[in-house]
Amino acid sequence: LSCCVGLDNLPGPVSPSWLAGNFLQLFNPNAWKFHEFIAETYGSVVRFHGPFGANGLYIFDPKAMRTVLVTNEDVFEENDGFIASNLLVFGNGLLGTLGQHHRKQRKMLNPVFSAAHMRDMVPMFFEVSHKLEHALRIRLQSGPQIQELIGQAGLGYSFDPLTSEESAHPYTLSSPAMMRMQFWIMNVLPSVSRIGPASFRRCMLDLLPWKDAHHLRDMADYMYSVAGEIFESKKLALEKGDEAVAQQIGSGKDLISILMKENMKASDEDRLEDSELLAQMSSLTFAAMDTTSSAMARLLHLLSKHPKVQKKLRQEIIEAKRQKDGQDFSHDELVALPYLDAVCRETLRLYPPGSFVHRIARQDAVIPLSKPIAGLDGTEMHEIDIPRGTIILVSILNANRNPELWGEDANEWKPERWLSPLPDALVEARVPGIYSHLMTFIAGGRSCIGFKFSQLEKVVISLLVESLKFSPSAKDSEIRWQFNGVTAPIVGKDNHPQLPIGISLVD
Ligand code: HEM
Repeated sequence: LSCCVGLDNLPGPVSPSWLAGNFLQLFNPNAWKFHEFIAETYGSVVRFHGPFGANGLYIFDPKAMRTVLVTNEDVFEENDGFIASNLLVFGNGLLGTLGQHHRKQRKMLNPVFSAAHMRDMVPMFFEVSHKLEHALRIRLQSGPQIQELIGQAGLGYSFDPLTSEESAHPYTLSSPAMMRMQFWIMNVLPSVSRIGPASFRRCMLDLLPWKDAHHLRDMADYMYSVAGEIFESKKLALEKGDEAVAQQIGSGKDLISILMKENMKASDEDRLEDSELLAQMSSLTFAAMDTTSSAMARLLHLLSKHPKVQKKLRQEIIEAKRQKDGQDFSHDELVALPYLDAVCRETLRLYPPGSFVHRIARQDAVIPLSKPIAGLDGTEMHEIDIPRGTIILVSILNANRNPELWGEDANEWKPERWLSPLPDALVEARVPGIYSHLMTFIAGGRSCIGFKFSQLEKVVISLLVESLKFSPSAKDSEIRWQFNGVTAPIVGKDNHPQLPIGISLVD
């Protein structure tokens, strides 16, 4: 009984319906205002209502986040491992292995993302980015359609379509359909995924007239088939030897080739099955693609609206490049550019691509708080008792925008804040995030493995800003950033991500 009293005594929004609780308010493409409302009205530890009368706890208190994501992470598990694991339900199953054998897979994956490998990848990033910049230059000479290109480049499957007329592939994590699926993914699919064999579930799914689920199924199928093709070609190249690997895209320095090589060297006990490697490819694509695209698109959009920041950034890049006689930067030179770093950090702070993560309490638990809060009955609460089954939402968005830690200007985009010491309150709060006091890549054993990889966006940004100027397009007022699983820009009523931006050549 005492467990439930703690949660019930917490302030929070009323439930509009028993069936959905606050879920439809929390998860919809325009949920920004509701999340802002929660933080402003109730603070950093809030009770909300889940579907079917379930209990929900909404947090961005640093100590509470640390308990859930780091110190007691085994108690507060993801529903079924990484979100992709829920795709198990759809029968091709492979995406789920990260969830099922998480520790073993992380052990194998961690070295793949080492600083040394990230360094090695920089020339490949430059090669692709030069292609992009070149394609943009060519298209700039042929009229206004250029404004659509960044959207495709930033949000598409690969930069290569820029050189042809092919458009971005249609399946994305950042779609409103995926947002709607959150409801089912969190509450219903984990149980459904245990019914019968995968082939049976697949058959049932095909028969169900359910558009969103079919969208998700098609996305899983598409990724599975692409991953399969790449996997087979890499396997063949590895079997043939070094020369064949060198001929591959990325010359064997890409994540998957590294993973496959590491795996060959691993002990029997640690080695992953082929099916698990294939699963990693889908999981990595799934986790990396829309997040990084969203971050880069947001950054370019912000630069188009802040010409002074853009100019200062360009000056920094041009000056540093001059000192290198125009040669591409090395990894270390690139990450040492202070203003570029400040612009990237500030964008990832104020506009994290993912606004939240969710967990489920596997058992009754106690969550300590950084500072006491007033319960509904007036008592001072230093910790919250929560019952097993409580859904926990960690608000990345509100953690990164907390004015008590970041100061009164927390809601403003100010890259300059990173050039002076950060507020004492922030440093003392010990926000558990793995990167720069931010929750953008979360914390603990399930924190983003690709966060250093995502920093390589600097390669693309530095090249583009050096030679192209960005300005708001005529359609700028129609751009809306959807909340979604991963934030994405749309124009008007078209839900397909796109971001029109004006581009011209630097004088
Ligand atoms: C700006 C870009 C990125 C952001 C903001 C981001 C953010 C996140 C977040 C918040 C999570 C935790 C998800 C959860 O627990 O529900 C996560 C997990 C993950 N991310 Fe990223 N990510 C980014 C880029 C990448 C890249 C580039 C890769 C790979 C190349 C990647 C691979 C992963 C993987 C594999 C996981 C699951 C980790 C696990 O469960 O052990 N991410 N990411």
